[in-house]
Amino acid sequence: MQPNASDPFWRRSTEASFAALRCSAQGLSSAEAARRLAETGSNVAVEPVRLRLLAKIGRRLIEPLIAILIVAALISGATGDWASFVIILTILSLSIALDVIQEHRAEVTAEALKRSVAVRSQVRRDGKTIGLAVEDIVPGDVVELRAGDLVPADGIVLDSRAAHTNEALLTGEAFPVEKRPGPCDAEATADAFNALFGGTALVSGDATMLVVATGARTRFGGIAAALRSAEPPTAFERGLHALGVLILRMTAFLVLLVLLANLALHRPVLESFLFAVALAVGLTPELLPMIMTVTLSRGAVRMAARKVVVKRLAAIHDLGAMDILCTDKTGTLTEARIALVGHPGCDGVDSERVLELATVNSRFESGVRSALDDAIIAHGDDMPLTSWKRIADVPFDFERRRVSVLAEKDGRPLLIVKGAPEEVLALSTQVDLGTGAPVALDDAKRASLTRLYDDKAGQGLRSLGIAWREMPPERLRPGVEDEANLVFAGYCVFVDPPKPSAASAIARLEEVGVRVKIVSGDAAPVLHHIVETLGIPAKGLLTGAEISELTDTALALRVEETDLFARVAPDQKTRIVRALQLRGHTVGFIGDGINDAPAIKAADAGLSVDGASDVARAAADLILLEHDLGVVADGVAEGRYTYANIMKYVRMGTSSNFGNMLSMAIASMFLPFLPLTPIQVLLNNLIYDMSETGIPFDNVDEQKVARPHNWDMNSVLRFSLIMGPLSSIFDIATFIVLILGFGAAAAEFRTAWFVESMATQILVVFLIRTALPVWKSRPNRVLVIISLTALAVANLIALTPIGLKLGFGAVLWPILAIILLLVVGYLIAAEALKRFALGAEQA
Ligand SMILES: Nc1ncnc2c1ncn2[C@@H]1O[C@H](COP(=O)(O)OP(=O)(O)OP(=O)(O)O)[C@@H](O)[C@H]1O
Ligand SMILES: [Mg+2]
Repeated sequence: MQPNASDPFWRRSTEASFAALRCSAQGLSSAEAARRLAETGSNVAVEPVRLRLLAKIGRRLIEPLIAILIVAALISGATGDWASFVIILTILSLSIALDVIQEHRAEVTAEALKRSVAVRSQVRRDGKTIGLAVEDIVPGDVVELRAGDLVPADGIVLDSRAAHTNEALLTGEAFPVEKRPGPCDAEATADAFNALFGGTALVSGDATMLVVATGARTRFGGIAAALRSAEPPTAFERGLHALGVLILRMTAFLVLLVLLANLALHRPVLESFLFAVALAVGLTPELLPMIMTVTLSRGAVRMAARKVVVKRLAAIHDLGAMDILCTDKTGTLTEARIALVGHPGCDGVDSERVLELATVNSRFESGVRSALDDAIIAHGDDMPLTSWKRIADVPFDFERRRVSVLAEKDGRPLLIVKGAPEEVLALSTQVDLGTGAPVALDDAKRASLTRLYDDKAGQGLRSLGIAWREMPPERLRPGVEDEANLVFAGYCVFVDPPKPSAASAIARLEEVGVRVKIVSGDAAPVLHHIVETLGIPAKGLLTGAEISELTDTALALRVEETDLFARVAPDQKTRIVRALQLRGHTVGFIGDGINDAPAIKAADAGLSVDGASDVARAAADLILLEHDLGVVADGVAEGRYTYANIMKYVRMGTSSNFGNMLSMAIASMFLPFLPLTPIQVLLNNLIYDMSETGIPFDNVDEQKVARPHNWDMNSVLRFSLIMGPLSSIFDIATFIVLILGFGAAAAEFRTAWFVESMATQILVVFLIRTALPVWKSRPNRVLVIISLTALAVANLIALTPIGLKLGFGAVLWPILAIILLLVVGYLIAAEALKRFALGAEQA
């Protein structure tokens, strides 16, 4: 039923489209919609890349190292060593299952959270308009769109009022294009004024659309999906990747060395090979993605409990790393309970005429109706407007900051302009003193009108200027150029009380190293008043007009010491974010309007709120379920908590684990036999991995959440280069004691070595998890239980008859006593050295 993606569906008449889709303007019945959904599939451009569990396991099985091990196990089996065959496969399945299932569960959780804030559309079903998840939209659906909504699929316009979409994402056309019903015989998509394309955004007006194509069959489905996934990796992701590559190189080097050495020493080829591969499995950072996902999704669950829903997992880290938060004003710093408290004419006395003009403007405008309009309409509720007839309008936009409505009363067409007061005043040349006959606006009157509005702003009241002009009756389609030579009528004055909780939230943020900057489309005096009322320590001011004079470099020099940005246009919000990033800051941006979306997208941590426009929510990485800066502060703490736990893994992996594998490589070159059998190496690795699964649950020291963190590769390297060899020293000491002191034979040596290696690897987590002296920081119970259980399992396998099948043997008591001393010695040395190894990072 669906056209293919190159079908110029907009060239058909509306009737033909209805006929082809077997539907009407009343929409579909839910039964029919369900049938179509089953037939066409859900309305997503690309199926999410989340693989099914089995596919994931399959993918792991064909990873080179695992595949080699499986082949090698098969060879062991073929040569009659069935025990090795079974054991290797069991250990491999256990570790793959541990890895894949944990990751899968984490992803499912994160996905469910994300879905809870997904975009919904207003769709006509069974004759009613209902909110519907975008995925469930089918061809033939009739969708109602308002300014700020995302277009959910491809379709044609059935009806529209000043609807403009932004197709920049898809066509590169930066300016909003008007959309109205056809017919249209355009060839190119860019000229199809009656077509709406999925993935674009309605930036003004409203429209009703008939859905023609959904999902991957939409015109830009492919492009949009590609763009969505092309999120550049964060500094942290890049850092982890670089670390992975480094470990991979070291592994390759170590493994080759071991293999060559063993072959040169004429050890059994298959066993040497298996040993080398097992070492490589133990060392490769392939577990890191799983650990990241598990820790981050656990972070996401914790954040959801504190009313922050994470859409992009990596943003958790960005939120914790954020050192500057840019915020809008309405709703974040104010209550967003806007009320009209006055409508003074030019003499300062409330005038019915001003209220009437404002009400006509607000009622008849077709664009984004803001909270200011709602306040005007609510106030002028009982005002009869029956004598007014709407002709047309010039919709609101955030660059002009005004809206004009052309309406007629008693046969006299008037263009009524409402907007930012200083700008409407600047466009006025006359003034309406209520006498009906406008008089010239001289400097003295201009000054007194400015004073009137400044006065209100000084009391924290917002104003809009109202002005009008007569229009020639033949001019039915007014434009921006008509907004000149106006007659100034007066002001509408609004109150939007400051939110007292914002002050304490900002103080909390500043305390943990996040500087708050206010970026608003509103006027400077209003911002100043709010800042003073709330007692927010804000310095410096830049206005949109000043910013437009600055180059990006010059702006970057100014943003640092400026905390207030007034009268900024949407693209300037983005420029401010970029300028701060240029200065090396990790920037967060919180906003709820269409005008905030580009800046939210540009920010490292883009934040929006649950009730915000689709466009803002779609651009955001994190959605606050409550419009409150306190929630952001909670989120920051969670972000840092999560990061701190990921870093524990990273340090464990790069230091103790690396050190142990290094010692095994060294030992294998000097011993007459392999220090551990390949199976024992795999087992060692499996138990170690299991011991670490408690880390996401661990407590984090207060000092770790007190400052923004910063990924620093050098500090990670420094840590591993000190702590890794330290663990090797104790391993080698064990080695010497066993060989020279006791002349241990293979089985005894391996058992003792296994026990020592497991104990050092597992227990050191209690030291590495904190920069404080170990007794000053309490680990979480879950971590303690999991780690100690893993250690007990390791000892149980190695030291009881269970281990006989795995090549373990009896160990003399004195050897165990010495190992205990060595482990204790290692832990004391590690504790003593760790602060030095952490370097600047502990500060
Ligand atoms: N409905 C409207 N009619 C006329 N002018 C408006 C309307 N809405 C907003 N304006 C003007 O545009 C300016 C910018 O809009 P707005 O204050 O919503 O921007 P913003 O950046 O979203 O601000 P905030 O930081 O408060 O969210 C307003 O200060 C006002 O002067
Ligand atoms: Mg806003």
